[in-house]
Amino acid sequence: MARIIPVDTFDCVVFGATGDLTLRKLLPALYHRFRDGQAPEGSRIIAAARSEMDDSNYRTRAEAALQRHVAKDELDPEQVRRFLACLHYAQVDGAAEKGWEGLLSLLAESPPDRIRVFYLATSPDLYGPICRNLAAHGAITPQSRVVLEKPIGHDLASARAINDEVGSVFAEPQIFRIDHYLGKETVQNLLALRFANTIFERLWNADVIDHVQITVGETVGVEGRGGYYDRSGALRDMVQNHMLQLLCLLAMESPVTFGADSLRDEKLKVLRSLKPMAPHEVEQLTVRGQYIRGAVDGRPVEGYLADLGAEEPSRTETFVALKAELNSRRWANVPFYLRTGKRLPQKVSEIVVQFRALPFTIFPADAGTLQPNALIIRLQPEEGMRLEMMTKEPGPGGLHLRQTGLDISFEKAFGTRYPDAYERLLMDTVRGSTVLFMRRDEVEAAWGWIEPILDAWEAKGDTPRPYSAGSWGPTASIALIERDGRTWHEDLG
Ligand SMILES: NC(=O)C1=CN([C@@H]2O[C@H](COP(=O)(O)OP(=O)(O)OC[C@H]3O[C@@H](n4cnc5c(N)ncnc54)[C@H](OP(=O)(O)O)[C@@H]3O)[C@@H](O)[C@H]2O)C=CC1
Ligand SMILES: O=C1O[C@H](COP(=O)(O)O)[C@@H](O)[C@H](O)[C@H]1O
Repeated sequence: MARIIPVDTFDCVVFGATGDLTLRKLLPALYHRFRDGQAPEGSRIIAAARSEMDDSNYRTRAEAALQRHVAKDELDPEQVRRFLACLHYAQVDGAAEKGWEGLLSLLAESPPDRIRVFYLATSPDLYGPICRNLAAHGAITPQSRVVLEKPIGHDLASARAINDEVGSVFAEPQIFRIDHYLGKETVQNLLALRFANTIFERLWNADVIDHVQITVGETVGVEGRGGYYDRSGALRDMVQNHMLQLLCLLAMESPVTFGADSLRDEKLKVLRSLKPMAPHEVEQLTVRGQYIRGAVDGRPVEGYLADLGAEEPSRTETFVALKAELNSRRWANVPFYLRTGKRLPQKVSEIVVQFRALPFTIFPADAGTLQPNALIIRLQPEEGMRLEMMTKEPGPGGLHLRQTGLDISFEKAFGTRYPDAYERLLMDTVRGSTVLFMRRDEVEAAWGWIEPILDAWEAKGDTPRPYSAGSWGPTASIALIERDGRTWHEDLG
C-alpha cells in the first residue's frame, strides 16, 4: 500500500463546477483524497460557475455525481457527508469583470497564506479572461496556482495566445497544464521501467529496437461532448497531448534528476526531434477515419453523424493512425506507429516495443519460427507488462520453440486500488509539484509538429475514411504499417 502524505490545507476553486469533467472526474478524485485523509481538515472546494444555485443545491448535485461515479464499496456515508460539507458554491461568470463578490468573500474567509488552486475546467477560451479577472480582483496570492485543462488552444497560435495571457498573470511555476495521462500510475511506471532498471536501458535504441506501437482504443463514441469534439477530432483530442506525452516518456534520454525541469527538458528534446511531415508526406504517413454504424461489445451503435445529431457530413476524424520518426541517433529509422480512435472494439491503451529479429539462428527449420522479442506495456485496463520470449516447448520429442510471455500483472503484484489520474495530479497541484505537468514550450512544440498535419488535411479537403463501429479503424491504417513489412499487435489486453 502506497504511503499517503497529507498535503497542506488548501482552497481549490473549480471553475466549470457544473460541467461533465468536474462531476465525473474531479469531484470523485477529490472525494477519494479527502476520504483517505490526504486533504487536511479545513480544506475547501469552492465550486464556481454561472448557474444560479446555493451551497445546498450544489451539494445535492455533487452527491448525485459521487453516487454515479464512485464505486459503491468506496462510498462511506459518513465520509460523503464530511466531504460535502467542504463544498461551497460561488456564482460567477469568469468572463465578466463584475459579479465576483461571492467568490472573493469565500476566499477571504481563509488566512491569506492558504494555498489556492484555481482549476479551470471550462472551455479554453475562458482561460485568459478568468486569469485576468482573478488578477484584477486581487485574488492571486503568492501561494496560488492555476490548473489548465487540455486542450491548450486549437492550434499553435491559439496555444501561444493562451500561454501569453495566463503567463501575464501567473509565473510559469504556478501554471499546471494538465495531461491526465501523466497522472496514470502505469504511465508514471514508464519512468520506473526505463530509469530504475538496468536491463532495458541498454537495449533501448535503434540497434535493438525495430519499432514501437502506441494504441489508445476507446469503445465510447463522442457521448455528450459532440460540440467540443467536432471542432477538435482525434489528432487534437488525443495525439497532440496524451499520445505525444507517451512517446516522449518512451523516447527521451535520462533526465539529470527527477526534477520538473530536468524531465521536461528531455521531453521537449523529443518533441523537437520529431521529423516534421511535409504536405506531400501526410497522405502516406497518416490515416483519418470516422466511425459509422456498427456494433461494440455485441451492442448495435450509431455512427458519428447520428451521435452528433448532425444533418450535414462532418470532416472531423474520430480515428487517426500515423507513423512518426525522430531525428536522433538513438531512434534513427525506428518508426513510432500511433493509433487512437473512438468506437473501437476495446478500451485499451497499450505500448508495444518490438525488438529486432535475430540476425542468425542455430535452430533447424522444424524447430518453429523464431519470433522477435517484444515488450508489451499495458497501460489500461489490466495494467501490467509482458515480455514475449522464445522458449523450448516441454517434451521429450525434438526441440520445438514457442513464444511465451513473462507476464506481470500490477494488480496481482500490488493488490491495491489504482487511484484515478486526477487524484494524483490534484494533490500535486496543492504540493506545487509540476513534474507531471506540461511546460509551455512542450505544449507549443507538440502543436508545432501537429499543425502541418492538420493543414495538409485541411488543404486536401476530403472526408475521413469510414470505419464500422467495433472495428480497428479503416483498412488503410493496416496498410500504413504493413507497407513497412510490420503489423499491428492484435492480442490486445
Ligand atoms: N469532459 C471530459 O471528459 C474532459 C474535459 N476536458 C476539458 O475540460 C474542460 C471542461 O470540459 P467539460 O466539463 O466537458 O465541459 P462542460 O461543457 O460540461 O462544462 C463547462 C463548464 O463551464 C462552465 N462555464 C461556462 N461558461 C462559463 C463562464 N463564463 N464562467 C464560469 N463558468 C462557465 C459551465 O457552467 P455554467 O453554464 O453554469 O456557467 C460548466 O460548468 C474543457 O476544456 C474540456 O476540453 C479535458 C479532458 C476530458
Ligand atoms: O482527454 C481525453 O481523454 C479521454 C480518454 O481518457 P482515458 O483516461 O479514459 O483513457 C477521451 O475519451 C477524451 O475524448 C479526451 O478528451
